[in-house]
Amino acid sequence: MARVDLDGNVIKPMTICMIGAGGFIGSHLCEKLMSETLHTVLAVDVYSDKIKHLLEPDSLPWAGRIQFHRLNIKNDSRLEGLIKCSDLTINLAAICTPADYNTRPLDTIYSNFIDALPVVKYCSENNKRLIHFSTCEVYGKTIGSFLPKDSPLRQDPAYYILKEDTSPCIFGSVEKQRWSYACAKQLIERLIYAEGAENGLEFTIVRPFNWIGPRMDFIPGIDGPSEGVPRVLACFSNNLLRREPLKLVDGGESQRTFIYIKDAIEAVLLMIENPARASGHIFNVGNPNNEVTVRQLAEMMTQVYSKVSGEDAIETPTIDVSSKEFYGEGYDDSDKRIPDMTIINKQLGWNPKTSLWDLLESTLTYQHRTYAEAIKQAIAKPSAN
Ligand SMILES: NC(=O)c1ccc[n+]([C@@H]2O[C@H](COP(=O)([O-])OP(=O)(O)OC[C@H]3O[C@@H](n4cnc5c(N)ncnc54)[C@H](O)[C@@H]3O)[C@@H](O)[C@H]2O)c1
Ligand SMILES: O=c1ccn([C@@H]2O[C@H](COP(=O)(O)OP(=O)(O)O[C@H]3OC[C@@H](O)[C@H](O)[C@H]3O)[C@@H](O)[C@H]2O)c(=O)[nH]1
Repeated sequence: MARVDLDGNVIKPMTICMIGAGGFIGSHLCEKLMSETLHTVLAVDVYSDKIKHLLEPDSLPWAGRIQFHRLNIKNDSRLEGLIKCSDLTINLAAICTPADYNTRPLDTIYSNFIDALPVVKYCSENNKRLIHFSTCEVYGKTIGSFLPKDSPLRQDPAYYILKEDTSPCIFGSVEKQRWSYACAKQLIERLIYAEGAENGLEFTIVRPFNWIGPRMDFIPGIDGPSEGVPRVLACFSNNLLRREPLKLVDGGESQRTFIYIKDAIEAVLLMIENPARASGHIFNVGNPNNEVTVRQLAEMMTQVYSKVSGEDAIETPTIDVSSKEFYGEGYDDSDKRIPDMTIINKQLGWNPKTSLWDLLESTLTYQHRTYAEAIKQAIAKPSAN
């Protein structure tokens, strides 16, 4: 049966130039597009490991609908040609791990702003639609975080719910280089919005709120550098796999809402296939029902990992560490991140489904299956690493 959009129109197969297709989100989006649609993907990245299973062998049912183009968008003249021969460009490419924001602020700003500029320009000049990946970090801190600790207003959603069209973007001082990423993402959002207003660029901006699941980042010393610091899901997975305490930065008091990658990808597919409803909008994509402190996340991951691995938790499952020790000078944090869902609900009728427990259960089952044996071997033969 032909696929139809939310308004009942038949969806025509399109060609999508997906930049950053080899990353965590890109790999899930490619998987979805290959298994459920007839769209073609020109997958652009410097790495292809996370989509290897979609590229080979030639007998795959979608062979011919996905092509990998190994290129760095910083300096490759082939980019414009790929955008020109596509109907839609999706830009996911970015440095997006907090450990980099204060330690490699120049790379972070270049990656999130300067390197995204030609993509916006080529889309605008060639009248091509753009879906650009921004971040929930553009909201920075909540208004409530500036109220006295005992103020009852802190319980009032007006002081913490993050809304695309009304919430301000509140960052720390310039010395707090943590905000280099958020600031670069905010400026590229403003540029895209301005291209829409002045030159008619057809755009959608996505603000992901902590999407997590299989293939996120890397496990240090196994499929990434031993000294690397990935995002929290991979940090805690690594600790659990190695039977080390999970490190709680500054007491683990910050709050996050986590969403299962597969729920979030459903929202992106709706944006891809419903341009009339998605264009000109900025969308929060998160799960407001899955809020925890980082400490609660650590406790839940410890319980879930025991269940899926069959191993008892270690005696001291968590330890406290200062942000200066963990991330270095210039780190700062978002206190709380709950997305308002009104706009995406109204435009695309989308809602997240998966509870935090369930998404951790499937993700940690994957982590255990994928890495437990390799970790055992690495621990047995430390010199080989
Ligand atoms: N995962 C989340 O929860 C989350 C949250 C907020 C925002 N985002 C945004 O979503 C996007 C994708 O995030 P992700 O989690 O998949 O990250 P990721 O690091 O797994 O993926 C990014 C991909 O972009 C590629 N890339 C980076 N620079 C490139 C360049 N110059 N040329 C070619 N390829 C390049 C990387 O190799 C990588 O494969 C990013 O823009 C990120 O800021 C993600
Ligand atoms: O081992 C760890 C790792 C992280 N943390 C804490 O866990 C929280 C979440 O950390 P993450 O690494 O997932 O990153 P953040 O949620 O702060 O930022 C992310 O948000 C959205 C995206 O744009 C990016 O992917 C990233 O900036 C932070 O408070 C961090 O300090 C720990 O307590 N221990």
